Amino acid sequence: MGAEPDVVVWDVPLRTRFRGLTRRDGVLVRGDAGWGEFSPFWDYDDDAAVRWWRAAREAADEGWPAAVRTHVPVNVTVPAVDPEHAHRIVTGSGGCRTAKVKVAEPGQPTGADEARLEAVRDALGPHGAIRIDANAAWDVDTATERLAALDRAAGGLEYAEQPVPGVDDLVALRRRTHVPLAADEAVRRTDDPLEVVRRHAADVIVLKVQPLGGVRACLRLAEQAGLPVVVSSALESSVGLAAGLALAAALPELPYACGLATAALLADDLVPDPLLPRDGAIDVRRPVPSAALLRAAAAPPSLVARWDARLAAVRARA
Ligand SMILES: O=C(O)CCC(=O)C1=CC=C[C@@H](O)[C@@H]1C(=O)O
Ligand SMILES: [Mg+2]
Repeated sequence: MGAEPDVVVWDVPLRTRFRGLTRRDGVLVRGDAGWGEFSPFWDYDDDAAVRWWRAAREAADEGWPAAVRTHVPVNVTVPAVDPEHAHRIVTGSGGCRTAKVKVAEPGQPTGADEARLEAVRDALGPHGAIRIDANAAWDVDTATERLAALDRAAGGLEYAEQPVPGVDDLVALRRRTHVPLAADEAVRRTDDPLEVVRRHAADVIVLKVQPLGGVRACLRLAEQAGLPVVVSSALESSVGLAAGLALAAALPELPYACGLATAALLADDLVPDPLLPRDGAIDVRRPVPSAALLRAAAAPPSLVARWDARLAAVRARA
C-alpha cells in the first residue's frame, strides 16, 4: 500500500433532498494539524470560495483555539419533507430538543409548512424549541403574514432564520413581527457581515465557518457583533463539521443550540465515528477520516477534474 494522498475529492449521497441537492461533494486537504475540508457549494464563485479555502487551510495547518466546553447542544435539521417524515426525523435525532425546520420550499402546496411544523411540535413535545429557515424566500409583506401563521402552527417559534433577503428587508420586517429574526445569508453572502448588527436588523447571527473564512475569523466576528451567535454547518462531512464544533466550543457564550447535526442528512460520511448528537448534544472532538471510507466516497474522474480546476482557480486568488 502506498502513502495516502494529501488531497481527496469526495462525493456522497444525501438521505433527503436539501437545498436542491441530492449529493454533497468537496475536497479534503491534509496538513501538519490534520485534515481540512474545502466544500463550497457550486453556486459560490471562485472569489467567494477563497474564504472557504482559508477555513480548510486553517484546519489543516494550524488547528483551532482551545475549547471552553466539552459538548455542544444542537438542533435537528428538518428538510422540507412531509409531516410523517418530519416526525420520524425529530424522534430519531439523537435527543435534540430544538428543531430547525425548512419552510417556503418552492413548489410545495399551501399548508405544507404548517403541517410539517405541527408534526415537529408533536414529536418534540411542548418544551422543545422550534426555529424555521426560509432562505430569503419571502418579501416583507409575505413574511409578516407567514411568520404569524407559522408561529401559531408551531406553537411558538424560537426565531426565524433569514425570512427575507437583504438587510433593508430584515430591518423592515423586524418592526412588523414579534418573532425574533436570525441573519444567515445576510452574514455569509456579503462583504460586510456586520452590517446586520450596525443596523439592528437581527436578534441572532448565524456563523458558518467555511463561508466566513475559518474559526478564528468567526470568533472575531462574534466578538465584534456582540449579538447571540448560532454556529451552523454548511452541510459538510464530519471533517468539516469538526471546525464548526471547534468554533461553538470556543465561543465564550453559547445561548442557543447550534445547527451542526447535519451529518444525519448524509447517507455516507468520511469518518468511522460521525459527529452525531447524543442526548441533544455533540461531544467536542475531531474525528479522523479512514482510508477505506475515503476510497468508498471517492469522486468520479469528471468530478475530480472539476474540483482540480476549481482548487487551482481559488488558490490563485487566495
Ligand atoms: O442550521 C442547520 O440546522 C443546518 C445547516 C443548514 O440549514 C444549512 C446548511 C447549508 C446550507 C444552507 O442552505 C442551510 C442554511 O440555510 O442554513
Ligand atoms: Mg440558513
